[in-house]
Amino acid sequence: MTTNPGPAVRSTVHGYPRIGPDRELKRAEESYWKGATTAAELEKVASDLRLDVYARLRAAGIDDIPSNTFSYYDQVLDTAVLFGLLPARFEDPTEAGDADGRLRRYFAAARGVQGAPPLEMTKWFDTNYHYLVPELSPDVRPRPVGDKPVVEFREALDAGHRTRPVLVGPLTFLLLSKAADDAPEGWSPIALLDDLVDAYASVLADLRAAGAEEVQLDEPILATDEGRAALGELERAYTRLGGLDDRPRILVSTYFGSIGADALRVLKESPVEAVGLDFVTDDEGIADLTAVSGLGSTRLVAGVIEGRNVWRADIPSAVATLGTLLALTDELTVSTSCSLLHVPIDLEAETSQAPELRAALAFAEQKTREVALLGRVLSEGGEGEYDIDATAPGAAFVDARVRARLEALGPDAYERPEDRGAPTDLPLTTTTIGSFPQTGELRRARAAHRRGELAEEEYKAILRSEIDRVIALQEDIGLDVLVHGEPERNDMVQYFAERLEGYATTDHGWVQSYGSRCVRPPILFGDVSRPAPMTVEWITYAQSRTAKPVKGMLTGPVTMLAWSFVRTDQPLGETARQVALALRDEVADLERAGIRHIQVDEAALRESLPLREERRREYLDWAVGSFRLATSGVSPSTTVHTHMCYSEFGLIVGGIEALDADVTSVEAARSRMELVEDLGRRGFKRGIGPGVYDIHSPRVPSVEEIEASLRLAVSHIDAGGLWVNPDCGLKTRGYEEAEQALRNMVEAARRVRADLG
Ligand code: MET
Ligand SMILES: [Zn+2]
Repeated sequence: MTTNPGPAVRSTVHGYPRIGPDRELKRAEESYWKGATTAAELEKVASDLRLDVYARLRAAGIDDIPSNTFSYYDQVLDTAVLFGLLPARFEDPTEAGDADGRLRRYFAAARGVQGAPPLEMTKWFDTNYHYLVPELSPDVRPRPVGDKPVVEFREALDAGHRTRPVLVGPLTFLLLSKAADDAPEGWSPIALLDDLVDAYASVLADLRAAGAEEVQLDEPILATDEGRAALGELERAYTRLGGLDDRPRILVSTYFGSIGADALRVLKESPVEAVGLDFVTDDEGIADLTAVSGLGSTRLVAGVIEGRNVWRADIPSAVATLGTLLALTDELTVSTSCSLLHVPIDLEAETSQAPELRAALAFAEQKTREVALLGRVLSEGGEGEYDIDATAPGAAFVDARVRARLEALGPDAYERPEDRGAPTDLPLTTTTIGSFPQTGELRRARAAHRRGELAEEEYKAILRSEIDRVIALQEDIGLDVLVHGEPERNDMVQYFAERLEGYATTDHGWVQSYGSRCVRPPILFGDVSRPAPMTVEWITYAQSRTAKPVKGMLTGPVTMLAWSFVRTDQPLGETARQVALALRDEVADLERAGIRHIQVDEAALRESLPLREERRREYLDWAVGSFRLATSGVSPSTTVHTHMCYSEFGLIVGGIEALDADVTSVEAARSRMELVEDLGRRGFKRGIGPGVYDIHSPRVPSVEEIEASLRLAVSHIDAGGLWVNPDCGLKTRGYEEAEQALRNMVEAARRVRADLG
């Protein structure tokens, strides 16, 4: 096989979904975790999926195919493993060094095992994908111990594809890592850069020896302020890697926004052969290129097809952009704006969308065809085979009534009175975040109901008995503020999307969220309104079963947008206000039905924060405004809760305070309560519930462990405003572990309360 001299303009993608068209990887992994299948069986499924992706890309007409975009869990974890950077707590001396032993250790780092909590998990930039945060310290020595990129390269080569292996770049890897607990104060992982770059050099040599002609090093960190500021490190890393004799060509790929002229100049002047830029997320890419007088002989990989939203491309406008770019570089490759990891695989699998909507959509498969088409159009001219008139929906989905209502709102629609009394008279009030475990029986009932095989009344009876059980369990455990458990919801966004006008859902549009967990983000395509109450029936039923307060449970506007594919024909803030208005009606109905605690989850507030500071104010303005529009209609005595599943509060603490919720529950367990110290220092004035244990892990925390977290919390935060809760909903857990963990949590709260006198 030799490299095709090929057309002047080539086509590629940064990456492709790895879970399989039917979530094959999820099923194979979960069965392996249960012990039902062997490592070899799991590896076979993975290998088939990889080969299927190469074949799909080839069939779509993509010239340059990436590899090593597959992962059993996460590409950052893969990179840590590749360079021998897993913490020692995952080392099991009894474990064999064979495939099974290696996989077990890998999954232990991802998911935790008794005695060894997993790596922290956090959002990958501003997406809904989660990566595992490597823990590094000055005494670790990055060395090339793994062979995954080489093995996957060879596997592809054997199948006839000379691929471009993709690795997380050294700068991004280190800036996304954190200092281990035992690292000296003030030390940061970037100090390992030179050693790590040496380890990359050795992997590049191995890839070259295996026959790789080009590698892709992903440096999305350059789209953030932190990455943009690391110019010296960028220069050092790529001067060193580019200067190696024994290496494939290097493509440094950036995405999730422009990188600025300074970083671009460093890359242009470094000895790397190609640079990937995103021309979709913002419109600064061309100005950056112009500022450095073009890339000259450095190949430009131009991300002009949106990689993380589902709208069909505007082909004529992409052609125009590429035309401009042709003048700014000698060699051009057309690509997606980022990996296609963030979109569903194939629109063809969908059957239920209205034709006008469907005509506006493109999933991964369709996007690869758009990229290939652009490559052909630029190389050969003509765009005949493509319906170039199809673009994102616009005027057809306008609802004048919604617009008029929003227009008529005054400033008082966003305000609650400052003085509204304490939500409860208890210190350390115990509660949960909303969802309870979802049994197989419940999932089957929901699926049968969805297929029309289970009658409405029977289905409702099942939900009511589930609520009975969850309420009884919470009373038995001794929790203070109860929840109905969300048995009617498959997903906290999808449930509402299905009940709101302006939203469509998909049947197979799965996207990886973390590990084997996938979600089906709905599609927000038009003006949003609420035809009927969405949750009142279930919350009031739950409240009728107990004398304790039950929290109503809604998903907030920012999260409704963040976990959906959202229209791009109007500002996000406008779309968020429409969602907020619909939620405000729901909040009013809940309150009217006697519900005294209402939680509006804004799990995505932090992850939606623009990567660059200069764009954050505008975002926080509409994010805060829409939350307040949704919640400020209630009486002063109703307690408004919100929940966020992350703990890097620093950047948005002002925003969170501005939401003006009475109680905010946040994740803290996995980041070891760093947050409480932070909040203590700031003097957060309303209620706060720092999660006391990690629900992402099957591990049951002991009473002592939770007690220690709570004692730490009360040493920083006034106990009256402190709430006790897990760090997120329980729906991904089983009853056995959830129940035990909650019992331990309530016992820990009792012990600490007793000492408060
Ligand atoms: N109320 C939701 C739940 O408990 C909040 C989840 S945040 C991802 O599942
Ligand atoms: Zn959460």
